[in-house]
Amino acid sequence: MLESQPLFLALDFQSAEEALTFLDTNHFYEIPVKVGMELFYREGPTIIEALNERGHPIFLDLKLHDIPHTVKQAMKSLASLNIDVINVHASGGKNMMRAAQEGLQEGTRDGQQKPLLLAVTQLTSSSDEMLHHELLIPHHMEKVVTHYAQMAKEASVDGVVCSVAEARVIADVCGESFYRLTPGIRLGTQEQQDQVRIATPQKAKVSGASAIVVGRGVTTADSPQETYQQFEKEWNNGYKTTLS
Ligand SMILES: O=C(O)c1cc(=O)[nH]c(=O)n1[C@@H]1O[C@H](COP(=O)(O)O)[C@@H](O)[C@H]1O
Repeated sequence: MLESQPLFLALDFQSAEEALTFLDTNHFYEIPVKVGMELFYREGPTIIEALNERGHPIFLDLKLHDIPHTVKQAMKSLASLNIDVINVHASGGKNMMRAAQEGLQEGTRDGQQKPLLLAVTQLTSSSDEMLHHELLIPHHMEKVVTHYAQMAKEASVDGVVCSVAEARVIADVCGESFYRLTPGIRLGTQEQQDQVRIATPQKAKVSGASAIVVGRGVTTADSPQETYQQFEKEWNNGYKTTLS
C-alpha cells in the first residue's frame, strides 16, 4: 500500500476540529496524513479513529525515545490503534529499537497489519554545526545518519526518517526495500523556516526517497489543494526524470 502513497500531509494543528475542518474545506479525501505530538497529545486515539473513518492512511509521529521496556510497552498499546506507520528516535539505541518492534508485533491484533516502524536518524532541523558543538558528535551528518540507519536495520526496524541529502546513500547501504521517509520538503519558492536540510519534491524523488512529509508548505498556503497538487506533480516529474 505505501509504495503508491508518496506524500504524507502533516496535520500539525492544535485540535481535531481544526485538522478535520482543514481537510474538509480543502477537499482532502483519503490522502495519507501524519499525526504528530501537537495533535495527538491534545486529542489522543479519538483523532486516529476520526481519520480512520474518513479512510486516511496514518503515520503516527510520536518519536518515542526511552528505556527499552517502556518503549516496548508503549508500542504494544499504540499497535492497537489502526495506524500504518510509527516512529522512534534511532539515538535510543539498538536495544530500544528492537524492543519497539517487539512491542508492535505483540500489540498488533490478529488480522491487522503491523504498522511500519521507522527510526528518526537526525532531525531535518539539525545541522553539522549543531552535531559538533551542541551534541559533541565529531562526525559529519552523512556518516552519523548512515550509521544510525545501519543500526536501525540491524535492530529489525523497517526504515528511517532522514533528509533528502542522505536518502541515496542509505538505499545503497541498507538496500532499496529499507523505507526512507523524508521531511523538510519545500517548493523552490517557499521559506525554509526552522528546517535546515531541505529539498524540493523532485529532488527527493530523484535522490531515492520512498516518500515525503509535507506540512506548512501546504497547510499555510493560500490555496492548499492547488499547492498539494503542485507537490505531487513535482514528485511525479522527478519519477520521470529518474527513469529517463
Ligand atoms: O518524523 C518526522 O516526521 C520529522 C522528522 C524530521 O527529521 N523532521 C521533521 O520535520 N519531521 C516532521 O515533519 C513535519 C515537517 O513539517 P514542515 O516543516 O511544516 O513541512 C513536522 O511535522 C515534523 O515534526
